[in-house]
Amino acid sequence: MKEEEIVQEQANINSAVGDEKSVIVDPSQYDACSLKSVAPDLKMWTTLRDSAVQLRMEESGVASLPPMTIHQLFEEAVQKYGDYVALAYKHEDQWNQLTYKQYYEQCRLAAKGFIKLGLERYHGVGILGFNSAEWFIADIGAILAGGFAVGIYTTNSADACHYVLEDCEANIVIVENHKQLQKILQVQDQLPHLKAIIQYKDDLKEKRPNLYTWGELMECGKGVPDAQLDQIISSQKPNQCCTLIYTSGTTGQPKGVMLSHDNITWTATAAGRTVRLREATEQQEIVVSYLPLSHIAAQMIDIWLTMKYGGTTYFAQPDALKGSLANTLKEVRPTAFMGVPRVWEKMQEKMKAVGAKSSTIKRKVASWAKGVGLETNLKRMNGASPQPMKYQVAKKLVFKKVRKALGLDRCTKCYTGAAPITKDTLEFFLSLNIPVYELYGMSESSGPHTISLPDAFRITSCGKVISGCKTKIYQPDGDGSGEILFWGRHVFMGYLNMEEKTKESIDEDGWLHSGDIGKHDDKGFLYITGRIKELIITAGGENIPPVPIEDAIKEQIPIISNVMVIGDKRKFLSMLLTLKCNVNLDTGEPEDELTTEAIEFCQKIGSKANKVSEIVGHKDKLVYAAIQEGVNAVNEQSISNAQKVQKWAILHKDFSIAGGELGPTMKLKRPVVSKMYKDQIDGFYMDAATPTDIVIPSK
Ligand SMILES: Nc1ncnc2c1ncn2[C@@H]1O[C@H](COP(=O)(O)OP(=O)(O)OP(=O)(O)O)[C@@H](O)[C@H]1O
Repeated sequence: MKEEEIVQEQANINSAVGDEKSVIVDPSQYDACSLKSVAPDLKMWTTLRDSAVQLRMEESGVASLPPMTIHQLFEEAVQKYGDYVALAYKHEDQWNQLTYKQYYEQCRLAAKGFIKLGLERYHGVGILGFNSAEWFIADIGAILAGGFAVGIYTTNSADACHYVLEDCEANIVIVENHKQLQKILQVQDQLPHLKAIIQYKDDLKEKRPNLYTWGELMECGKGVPDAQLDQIISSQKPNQCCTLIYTSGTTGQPKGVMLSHDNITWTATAAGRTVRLREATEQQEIVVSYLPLSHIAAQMIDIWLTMKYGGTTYFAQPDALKGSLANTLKEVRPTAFMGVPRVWEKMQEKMKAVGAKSSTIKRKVASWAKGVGLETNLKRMNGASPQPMKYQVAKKLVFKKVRKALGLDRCTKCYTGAAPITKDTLEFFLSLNIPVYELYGMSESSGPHTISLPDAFRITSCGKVISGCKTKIYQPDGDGSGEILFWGRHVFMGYLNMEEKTKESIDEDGWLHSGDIGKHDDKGFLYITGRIKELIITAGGENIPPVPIEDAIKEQIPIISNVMVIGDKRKFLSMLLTLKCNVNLDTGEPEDELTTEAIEFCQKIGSKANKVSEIVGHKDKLVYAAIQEGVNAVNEQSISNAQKVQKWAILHKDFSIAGGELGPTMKLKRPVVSKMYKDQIDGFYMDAATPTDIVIPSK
């Protein structure tokens, strides 16, 4: 490693993390944690399902905390918060609740049910469905029973489900309903390890061998003695795998990220300490579970952080992202809320649309208040604590009402993460006195690696490294930018059965290579500037990260919904653009109608367009000219000619999860888009010798 590489470590937050040297502690020292039997020559990674790894423990500080299993974490939660409400779910319009004690008992019963149905050690329990108490109970039950909890994206096709279930050698699959069941039935014959399918919602439409209801699973569990389960639980070690997170495949085939008990229990503790979560006995945190649980961010927040600190998780309705989330938030009034960037963007679009319909006077007041809010909060961000009179007035007239309307009136922790968010969205919420704090991490880091805090954040930075972990900027350029490497007990065990990929990801010294490019500012805030996996290397050899260009385009041209810059091995940059349009709430498919914001944009430039189809293919010269103007403005800011976008096309349809262009956390699947729009892209480069600003019409 180069000498000038920069290592960034979180200043001591809770204890003497300080400048401790990293030491790989022989796990055999941790008698208390039943690691004694673990061989001392363990590596820091493995690809084998039944193997264990060395933990990256330190001599002091958060990284020195004794490792614990999931069961130990849960037992501790039951002792501390036994009668507190752990889970709340709606049934026939009424909220039902489970205390920590009840939750624990249900997990044990599910675990025994899995054992009875034939779950073998280190085999998967696939869970395919929307967030619910059963999802959590199945996840934890699988772990207690010695298997792996394996969340599957609800948007997966039957083939994609098959890929995951085969890879983890699943013995059991839990499905939400008849629709999800059909996917499994289609591939059941090709899953030799599969022994049982359990449907947790709705009545079974037909009886089949090895198909059970949730009630039947729990009934099965009653027949297994507690001692049998306890024996399995006590044989588990913190440095063994308990969960597989399958990556969503933005860069290729999904990989099974093996997370150990310690990865999860330690990360929940360290992240909670970093954001100064309070235990339920002091003040109970309330969260709403709605993000896909097969993704690590939702699991870490909704299941593990909540368990560690005794919070309550309320379950949103399955149509949360189609609109009902807003009502759930108003009802539940969470104290912490995490949204992927698209969730915040959607909220922003909706608020703008509502604002546009209000009276002139209301709009003027809102606009004034937003100015005050942005100014005050930017000053706060930079360390001042201004509370000018006008801010108090704006708070009373606007900010409080907005928060209440969003159900965020008692939410002190609004977070975004999992993908890049635009400055425009962050500033929009900041101006409404809702700072949205960014966090950054990956499945391979058990979730968070850096976090922003109310007293330590910078707009567009994803914060500072969490307690007990380290960041290294690998091979930084003159600007201090390089690949972001992670160190800490949150670093995953390896990819199941993928040695080459694991070695590409964890280097010989044990650092996790994120594949992201970033740099620190002089205060230690991390900024992500690109992804190596996405880096464009032009035919002329210039390395160009596309994300900053894409963000700049979106910011400059408000009608643009998605951008994909192209140019790898090409002579110049081009891009595909989509317009902001309404989405069919049932199918998630983008529609032809433009959003209110997009229509407003058109009106401002004198266009009468209401639909995408009225614009694409050069039909609306005004919109094309306005976009070209925006592209020119972004090009003027670029640091080299190679970074200028020379050609672009508007696509007839926005990107979506349903369409396959976006992953479940709304990240762009570049290889998919490249394939889908190959003709348009090739068209850009037909006459590549003399790039011009001609625009290729889309389909
Ligand atoms: N705050 C953030 N800002 C920008 N990018 C982020 C942020 N948080 C996460 N990311 C991006 O998400 C990546 C991690 O993605 P994650 O582990 O969730 O995988 P995934 O979405 O399942 O897909 P895949 O691994 O296939 O890309 C990071 O490496 C980074 O590129």
